[in-house]
Amino acid sequence: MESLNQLAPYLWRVRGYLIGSSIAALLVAIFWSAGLMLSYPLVKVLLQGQSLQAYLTEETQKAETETAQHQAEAARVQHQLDQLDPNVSSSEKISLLKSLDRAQRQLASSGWRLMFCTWLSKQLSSWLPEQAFPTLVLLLALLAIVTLAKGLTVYLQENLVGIAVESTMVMLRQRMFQHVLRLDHVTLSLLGTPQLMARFTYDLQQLGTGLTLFGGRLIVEPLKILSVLICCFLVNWRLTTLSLIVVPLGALLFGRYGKKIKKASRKQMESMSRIFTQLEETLRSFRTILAFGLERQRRQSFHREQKVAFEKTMKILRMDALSSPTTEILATLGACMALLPGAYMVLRQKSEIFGIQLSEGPLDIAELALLYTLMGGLLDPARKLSAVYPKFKKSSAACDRVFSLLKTHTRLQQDRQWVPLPRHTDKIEFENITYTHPVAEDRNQARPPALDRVSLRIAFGETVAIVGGNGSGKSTLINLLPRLYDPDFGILRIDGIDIRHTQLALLRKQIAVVPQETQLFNRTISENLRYGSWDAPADRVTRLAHDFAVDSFASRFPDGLETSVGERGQRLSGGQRQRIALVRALLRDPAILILDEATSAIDRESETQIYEALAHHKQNRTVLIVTHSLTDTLLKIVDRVVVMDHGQIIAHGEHTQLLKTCPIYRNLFAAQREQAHAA
Ligand SMILES: Nc1ncnc2c1ncn2[C@@H]1O[C@H](COP(=O)(O)OP(=O)(O)OP(=O)(O)O)[C@@H](O)[C@H]1O
Repeated sequence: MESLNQLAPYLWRVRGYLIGSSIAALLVAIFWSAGLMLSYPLVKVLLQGQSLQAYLTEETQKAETETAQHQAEAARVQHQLDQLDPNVSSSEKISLLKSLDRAQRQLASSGWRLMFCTWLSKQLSSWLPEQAFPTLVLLLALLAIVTLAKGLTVYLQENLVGIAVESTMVMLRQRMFQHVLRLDHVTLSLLGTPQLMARFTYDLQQLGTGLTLFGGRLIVEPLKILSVLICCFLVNWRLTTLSLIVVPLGALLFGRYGKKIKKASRKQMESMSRIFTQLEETLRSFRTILAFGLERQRRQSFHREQKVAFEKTMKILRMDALSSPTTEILATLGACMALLPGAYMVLRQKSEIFGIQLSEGPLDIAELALLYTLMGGLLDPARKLSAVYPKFKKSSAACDRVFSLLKTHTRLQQDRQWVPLPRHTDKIEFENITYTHPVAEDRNQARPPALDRVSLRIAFGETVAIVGGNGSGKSTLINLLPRLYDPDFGILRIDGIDIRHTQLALLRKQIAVVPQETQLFNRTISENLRYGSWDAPADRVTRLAHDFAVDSFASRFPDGLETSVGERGQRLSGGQRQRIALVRALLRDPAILILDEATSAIDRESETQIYEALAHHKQNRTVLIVTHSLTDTLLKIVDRVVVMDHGQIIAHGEHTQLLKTCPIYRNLFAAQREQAHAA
């Protein structure tokens, strides 16, 4: 139920369809029990060859006789009470009062029956057939009409539920997508792409199945049960009550069983997520797997995960398979509780067993047959209900997973009262910054900080190269600027404004990042260039495409700039992708341009061309270049080099000065030159 509460706002929006489907479900239940109730007159006609008119007349007479008897009984008890000696014991008086009360209740009930029978006879007598066979035909025709009406309402109900569920799914998917777009980089990385994909696909599908069951079976079947139970009570409430003894036992069993299924389903979905992870990893690293001949290993590990998922699914299936027989046994037990004494009373023409009154008068065969039919009619919805119960529990586990994603908060705090951030014109200040990357699996393990008390000031218009060994913290440092994450300690200011105090959108509008792994969209080269700057003037696009030699490689394709780049830009080389990313970044006219090993896939000659082109486009912005490749052309355009080691800035200054004063820089530079010569 808690899971359903979370869905309430979404279901509220489709309430019209839900109300419509509930009304249709009620009609289905009414037609269902009406169809079953028709068996009574059918049995009467078949077994006793009675016409409906004769049956109604007999029922009216019976009601008349009973009313007269109860009236006489009530009058007799009342008279006894009137004549009662005032000194009589209170227990005797109470016993008489109880008898009077019973007689009056019986009188009221038979009076109602008499009224109803008289009214029905008056209404129907003119057109009801008098012979048994035409009566049978009429009853069968009525049965056909009721069945048709039930079929139509079932169709309507399922359609309305379908619309409500699909609309809810669309809203939920949209909400999840919006939410994911608002999450920060770290949270998304910790959740992982396959996990997210599993929530959007498998979990949502399970939830949809559950909702369809809820709107369909879980409303219709209980209503059917209720309406048939009402009929059972009308036929014989005492025998019906006897049969309900099994209900608490069923509730206990299914309560426990539901909890187990929910737990098992949660585990199964986690296992499915791991399968998604394996699949995503394998497809993403396909080339590495082939190159290293890791197919067998991947196959085995995928198989292992499949086996786990299989076992978990089987566990659910086993529990699932138990539900129907359990219900059937319980329902049969309940029916026997009512039918055994009923059959005994019919055979012996009695209305009580062991002194306990179980019927108004001696039970007749048609009444028992009706009770039997109705209880048989209870079995079908009960079986269906028990079959959907496990699926419903499974979807409630899926619902929890979907909403746990929606409850994930972004780690980036946004002040409600943010300050505006004008275009950067002054300086960027990193002040005493410390940051440690969070990792999901070893949260409790102490990890060294990626940045350790880093302070750096960069003036507007400066071009700064950030260098250092692998893992020294270069990328971590520059990722703080567009707030991919916030520092654990310390402050980062742009033009004196703490970037946490301004709006994220305002901040990111000023920054363009060209990462090492270029992300292109499955569109044309031209669209990828303009991505995020759709209104950039055409001549500017052309000039930048020319300066960064995008047009030269595009012209080699028949469609030129209109060539589709394929999924993640697979139809282009790494270097071509990086050129597109550079143009895309510059088209945004950023005040701060960050290149994070943006030319790593580009050959030396082209890299030189790119830095020469960049020299013309770096005016009026601050440029930060993370690199391992200190070429002469790069050194010509940078004003300063920052050297990082083990999360700290160990030196910064001009290249020639650093060569003299910083041994680590000297070693880095020498190693890099050696590498260049070897290449
Ligand atoms: N997403 C992450 N989760 C956990 N740890 C990370 C993550 N990204 C980086 N680190 C760790 O932070 C430290 C600094 O990494 P960073 O990527 O900033 O180094 P780098 O100087 O850019 O390295 P490289 O030159 O190899 O790209 C490393 O020890 C790395 O293991």
